[in-house]
Amino acid sequence: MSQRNVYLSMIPLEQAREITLREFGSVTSKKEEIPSSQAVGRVLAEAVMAAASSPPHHVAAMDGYAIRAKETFHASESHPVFLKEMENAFPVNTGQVLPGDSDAVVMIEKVTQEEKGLRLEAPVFPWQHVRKIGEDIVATEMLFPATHEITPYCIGALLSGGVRSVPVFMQPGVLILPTGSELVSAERDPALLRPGEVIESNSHVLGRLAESCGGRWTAAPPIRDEVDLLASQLEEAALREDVDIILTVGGSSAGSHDFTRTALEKTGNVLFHGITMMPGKPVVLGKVCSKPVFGIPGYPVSAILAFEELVRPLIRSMLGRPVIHRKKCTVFLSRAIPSRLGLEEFVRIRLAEIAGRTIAAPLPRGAGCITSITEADAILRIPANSEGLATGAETTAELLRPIEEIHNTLLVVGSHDNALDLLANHLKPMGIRLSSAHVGSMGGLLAIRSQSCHMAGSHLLDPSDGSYNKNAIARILPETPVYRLHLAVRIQGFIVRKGNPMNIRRTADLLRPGLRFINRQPGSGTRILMDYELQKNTIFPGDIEGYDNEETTHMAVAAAVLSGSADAGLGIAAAARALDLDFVPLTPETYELIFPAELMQTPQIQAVIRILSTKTFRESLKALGGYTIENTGKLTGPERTPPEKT
Ligand SMILES: Nc1nc2c(c(=O)[nH]1)N[C@H]1C(S)=C(S)[C@@H](COP(=O)(O)OP(=O)(O)OC[C@H]3O[C@@H](n4cnc5c(N)ncnc54)[C@H](O)[C@@H]3O)O[C@H]1N2
Ligand code: MOO
Repeated sequence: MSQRNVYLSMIPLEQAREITLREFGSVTSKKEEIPSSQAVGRVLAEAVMAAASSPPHHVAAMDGYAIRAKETFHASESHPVFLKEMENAFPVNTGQVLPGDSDAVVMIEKVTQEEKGLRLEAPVFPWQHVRKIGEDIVATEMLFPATHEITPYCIGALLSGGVRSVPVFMQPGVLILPTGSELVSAERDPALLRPGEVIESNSHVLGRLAESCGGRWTAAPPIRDEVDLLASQLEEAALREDVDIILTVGGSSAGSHDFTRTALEKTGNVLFHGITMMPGKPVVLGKVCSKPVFGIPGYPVSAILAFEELVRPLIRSMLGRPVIHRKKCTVFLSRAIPSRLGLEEFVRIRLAEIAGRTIAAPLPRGAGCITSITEADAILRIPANSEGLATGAETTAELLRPIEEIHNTLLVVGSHDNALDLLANHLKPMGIRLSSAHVGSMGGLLAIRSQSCHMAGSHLLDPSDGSYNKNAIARILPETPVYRLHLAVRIQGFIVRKGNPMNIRRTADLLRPGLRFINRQPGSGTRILMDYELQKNTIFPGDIEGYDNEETTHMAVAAAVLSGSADAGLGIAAAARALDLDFVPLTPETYELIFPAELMQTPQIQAVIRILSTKTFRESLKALGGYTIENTGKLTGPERTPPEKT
């Protein structure tokens, strides 16, 4: 049996950071001299003094004439002074060196050319419109101290101050060693992946992150899961002059093929293995030939957070720079977030400004989902000693985007439809970001009730009268006047295997012996539609095999059919198409966007209303296939008027 690791003993993140910085965080002694013009983002290793003054001479600050101020002191409208060009008034342009003993510039508009000379009706003060030598920079003065980070603005000061090259710290060299026999280069055509193969993406993410905090990086090709192979690569890497930090990626946890810790024990020593944070729990830190080796977990979000919490502070510390904390904001939770005691959790959240409050909706927590961080607007840290946060709780989030972007977000919660992606694509150029959470139609209406979204995507059929959404709204939102904005009529049908091998044509076919159905969760519009179909066809649900097996999205239903665990499920054509399955159209249904009347004037909702009425949007929606667009953009309601604001 292969030997498995267990974490040595998990330590808190604070302690892990402390060990990291204490062991490896001293400011680097490696320096180099580089051209000032190339120094953006680099950190000065020494203070830089100006080599020249700027301006280097007294120069004209305006276009006009350089003069001696004292010759104009008695000038007035009634007793103008006349100056002679090239005798005591010399034409100058902005930036030109003042000639002779002139000590002021009179603007061209202030003089008139007359036979007697240049007429001046007001005195000019000494040094008026003159930029004196060293006004901006005086040679020998300090331009920037050591550890200053050079910005594009700084380049201007360096070059004007006569500093053509600067001493900077060498960028800490980060070597990334992805590990895992399943990994294949990101250059590989994804269509040619064999089952079990995984595209190696983490090294690219970590490399760019290293760059963003002042490091330099290279990545080796993926290393097979063999402990000796990893150990020899670690040893070799640690001896390289250009490598200051090593990141192994994957293989840090307890699997039979997770060799990072063993390889570290063979080649150096382990400082810690396991942090009470999630994602990021299995991080290992070791030392090989006095260099830090991080065993970064393979899950993409764990890898990113491990980098942000440990590697970024280390690189900055090596460059003598302080850690920068994310901006914070106060948020209110749209739903409860339970959390495990003993682990500091990093929950990714969406944010939106709804009725004057910033609402936070948690994203899926799986550390394997990169989209849980690309979709995230902020991160909530739930401390290790907390069991979580309750619905409505007020707390502090760390922003991953500028607050302006969050103010311009439209949060749509409810049932998913591909038309929402199309809408998102039309909203983006208008500066509005559509953020959508897929929790089913009922979930969307409940989100409106709790004021935790702008709009709900909903297709709730009332079998008693064939209407959509209206009755569910009356039931769920009796106190909230809402508008219904018609998005489209779409076709629901059976998602079946390619070629429809079981020849499913209508609802009654689901009764065939041996046919396994996959259902949707109660409360979803599709489940209601399914039950309606059964009722219409007088079919008893218990007679359908698999009726009690539920999935929560169209895609999950399609995936069940693809995997062979089910033969048919009700869903939309797009999900069947995404997995190259067949689709048997069954019945049209109305999909609407519901929003509270009090949000009617918000710019995001106004933009949606406008877009839905455009020909371009409607035509692209039609082109998606499976949609009828006759009523797209039609606004209904509210059935009740909003209560007067007091
Ligand atoms: N029995 C236990 N299993 C696991 C534990 C545990 O405590 N006990 N910890 C879990 C946690 S938490 C994490 S996080 C993961 C990560 O562990 P590893 O560092 O060993 O990662 P792998 O198993 O090698 O990979 C996980 C996942 O990520 C993919 N991967 C790996 N490298 C890359 C890469 N460079 N680019 C893209 N994707 C990558 C890999 O294929 C796997 O799918 O372990 C849990 N397990
Ligand atoms: O704690 Mo592991 O790093 O997901 O998710």
